[in-house]
Amino acid sequence: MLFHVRMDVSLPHDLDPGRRTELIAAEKDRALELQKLGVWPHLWRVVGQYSNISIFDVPSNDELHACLSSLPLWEFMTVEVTPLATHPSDLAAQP
Ligand SMILES: O=C(O)CC1=CCC(=O)O1
Repeated sequence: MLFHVRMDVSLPHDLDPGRRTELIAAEKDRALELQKLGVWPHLWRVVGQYSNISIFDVPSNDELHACLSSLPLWEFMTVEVTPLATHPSDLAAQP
């Protein structure tokens, strides 16, 4: 199942700079791990915002939730999920 996911990150202004650096490094490690597993095939920065647009490819809603909530920045994110279905006019979906 494919999901379009938007993550808006909001780190507290008074967050310890060392903790901030650790969190961002841990987030990158986890993101790379999920990409290598094939469940996070697209990750794009939203220009001018501390946000990303991602595509996740996972077997279920529960699996998506497990991926998202495993992210170190999870508690600092607002996440919007849109489940995707095949469009009948998609060239790739033509018989
Ligand atoms: O910077 C972001 O958009 C949050 C994030 C998701 C994966 C990652 O490495 O950073």
